[in-house]
Amino acid sequence: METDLRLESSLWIGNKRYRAVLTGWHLKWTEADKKNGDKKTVSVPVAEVVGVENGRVEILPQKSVEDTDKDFTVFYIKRSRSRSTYGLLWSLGRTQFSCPSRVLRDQWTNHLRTALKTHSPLRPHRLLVFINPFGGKKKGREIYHSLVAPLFELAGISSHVIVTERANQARDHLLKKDLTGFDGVVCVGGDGMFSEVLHGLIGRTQQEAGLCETDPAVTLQPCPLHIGIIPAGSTDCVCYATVGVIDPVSSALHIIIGDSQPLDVCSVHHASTLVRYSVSLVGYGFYGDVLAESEKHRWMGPLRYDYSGTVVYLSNRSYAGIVQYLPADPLLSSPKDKTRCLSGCNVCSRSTERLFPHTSDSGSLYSSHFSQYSSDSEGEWVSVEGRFRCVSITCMSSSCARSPLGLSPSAHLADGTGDLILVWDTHPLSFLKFLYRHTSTQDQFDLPFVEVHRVKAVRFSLPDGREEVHEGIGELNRAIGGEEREYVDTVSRNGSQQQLAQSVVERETMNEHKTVAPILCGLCCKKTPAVSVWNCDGEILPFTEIFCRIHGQLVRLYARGIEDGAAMQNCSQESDKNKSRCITYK
Ligand SMILES: CCCCCCCCCCCCC/C=C/[C@@H](O)[C@H](CO)NC(=O)CCCCCCCCCCCCCCC
Ligand SMILES: Nc1ncnc2c1ncn2[C@@H]1O[C@H](COP(=O)(O)OP(=O)(O)OP(=O)(O)O)[C@@H](O)[C@H]1O
Ligand SMILES: [Ca+2]
Repeated sequence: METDLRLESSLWIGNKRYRAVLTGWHLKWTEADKKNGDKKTVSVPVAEVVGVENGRVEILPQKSVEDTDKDFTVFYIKRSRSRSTYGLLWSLGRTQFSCPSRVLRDQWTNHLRTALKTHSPLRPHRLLVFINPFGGKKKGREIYHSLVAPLFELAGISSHVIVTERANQARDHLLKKDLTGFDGVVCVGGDGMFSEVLHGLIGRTQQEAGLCETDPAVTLQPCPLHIGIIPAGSTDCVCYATVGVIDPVSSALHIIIGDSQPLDVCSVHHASTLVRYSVSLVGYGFYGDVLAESEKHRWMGPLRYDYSGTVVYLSNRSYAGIVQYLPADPLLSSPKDKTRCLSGCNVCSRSTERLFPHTSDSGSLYSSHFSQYSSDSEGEWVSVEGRFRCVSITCMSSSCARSPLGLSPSAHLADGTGDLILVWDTHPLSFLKFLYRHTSTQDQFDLPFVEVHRVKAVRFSLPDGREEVHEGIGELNRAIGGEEREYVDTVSRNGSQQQLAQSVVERETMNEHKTVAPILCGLCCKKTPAVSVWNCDGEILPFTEIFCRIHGQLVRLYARGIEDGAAMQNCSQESDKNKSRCITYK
C-alpha cells in the first residue's frame, strides 16, 4: 500500500525548488538547491493533512481561490505552545505548491486525497452540530460560523447545525431523532452542553442495545458516534482535560482529522434509578455549595464561580457522611504516582485491552467484573465516616483554566477508574491551602486532612440513614424519550427548578458554625445546613445518597489527550536530521 501511494517529484514553493515525497504516511518537502547540511525538511503526517485544493487557495480570513492549473494548496496542522496551558495549540498551516505540468498537479492531488482516505478512517464526513447560543460569554454562534465552519467546509465535512432554543433540546434530539448517516455529534458550548450530548448518546445507545441503564451492575454499550467539543462555555473542563487547550480552532482540527480519545464515564444512581452520568466532577460539600450558590448569579457569566467560591469558602461549612468505596487495582496505577495522562498514555492503552478483552463472551451484558458491583462482594468495600469539607469523584484530571493540573492531576482519561478525593473537616486556613494548591504545581494531596483513592465505585450515605427528599423532585422524575424510561432529571440549571436544591441547602439548619476568624464573623452568624448538594458536572443532583460506578471508555471524543508541550519544544530544537522524526514543526 505504501509503495502504491508513493510519489516523488520536484515542486516549487514561491521561487524555491523542493524535492517533494509522498509516502503512505508522510508528505515531505526538502529544499533542492542547498548543500546537504543546510537542507531543511518539512514533514507532515498524512493523518494531519486537513485538505488539498487545486489552485492557490486561502481560507482565512476569507476564502479566496486563484484557479491556476499547475498549482495546488495543502492545508495541514501546525502546532505552537500555548502561553497559559500545558497543551499545544493547533492552527491551520498552508503551503502552495507549483508543478511543472497540470498532469503532475493532478497526480499529486489525487494521490494525496487517496492517502487521506486510506490512512484516516475515522475522519467524519457528516456531523450533527448543536450550538448553545447562551453558554459562557454567549459567543457560541459567532465562534462556530467564523472559526469552525470554514474549516469543516475545507475538509469536505457536511454539517447539520441546530442552534438550541431550550435546555435539553440536544439531549432530547439525540434520544429520539433519526441519526442515520452521522459520524459524530459536535457541541458548541460548555460542560453543560457536552453533558446533554453525553446523556443523549449514552441513552440512545443503551435503548438500541436493549440495556437497562438504571441497574449499576449492567455493562453499558460504548457509544458508536464520536463527540466533538467546540469550547464556548464557562469552565470547559472536558475540553481542557482532553485537548489541553481551550481553543475552538484546535478542537475543530481534532474533529476534522478524526482523532479518537476514549473517556471513562461515571453513572450516578439513587435507589433503583439512574440519576445522571458524569465525566468530570461528582462533588459534595464545597463544590456542590459553590454550584448551588452560583446559580443565583448566572448573570455574572463565568465569574459567578469565583464569587460563589468566595462566599461558600467564607461560610465555612463541613458535612457529615459515610463514604464507601471499591478500590481499583493498586498495581495498575495510583493517584499519587505523580504521572500525567498524556496523549498516547500507556496506562489507558493497556486498559483498552483489559476493558474490552477479545473473548468469545465479550458481547455478553455483564462483564467478568460484574460480581464486584453485586452485593455479594461487599467485603472488598472500604468504609469511612466523618465530617468532610468536600467529597469529590472525578473520572479524569478535571483540569481547567482555574486549575491547570486539575482536581486529580494523575487521573487517567480512559483507565476505567475514578479518583475519590476526601477532604476531612479542617481549619479554614488549611482548607484554603488545599484550594490554593489547585492553582499551582504544589501537591494538594500532600496534606494531613486529604485522602485520595483510585476507585471503581463509590457509595455515599448520611450517618443517620435519612435520605433528603428534595421538594418537588417527584415532578422532575419524568421520563426521557418515553414514559417507560426510569431516569431522574436533575434540577435544571436554567429553569426555576434550580431553586429547589438551593432551598434544601437553606432549609436545613442543624449545626452551629464554629467561629474561626474575625473576617468570617458576618457569615458565621448564619446556621450551617445539615446536608449539601451534589454537583454533577455542573448540575445539581436531586438526591444526597448516591451510588457511583465508573464505566471504562464508554464514549469517544474527537481528541487525543494532552500533547506534551515540553516534548514538542525539544522536537523543534532537534537537528535537521532528527527533525523529520518529529511531528509537524515550523
Ligand atoms: C484561593 C484560590 C482558590 C482557587 C481554587 C480553585 C479550585 C478550582 C477547582 C476547579 C475544579 C473544576 C472541576 C470541574 C467541574 C465541572 O464539571 C463543572 C461544570 O463546568 N464546573 C463547576 O462545577 C464549576 C466549579 C467551579 C469551582 C470554582 C471554585 C472557586 C473557588 C474560589 C475560592 C476562593 C476562596 C477565596 C477565599 C478568600
Ligand atoms: N437555548 C438554550 N437556552 C437555555 N439553556 C440552554 C440552551 N441550550 C443549552 N442550554 C443549557 O445551558 C446550560 C449551560 O450551557 P453551557 O454548558 O454551554 O455553558 P456554561 O454553563 O456557561 O459553561 P460550563 O458548563 O462550561 O460552565 C447547559 O446545561 C444546557 O443544557
Ligand atoms: Ca479514569
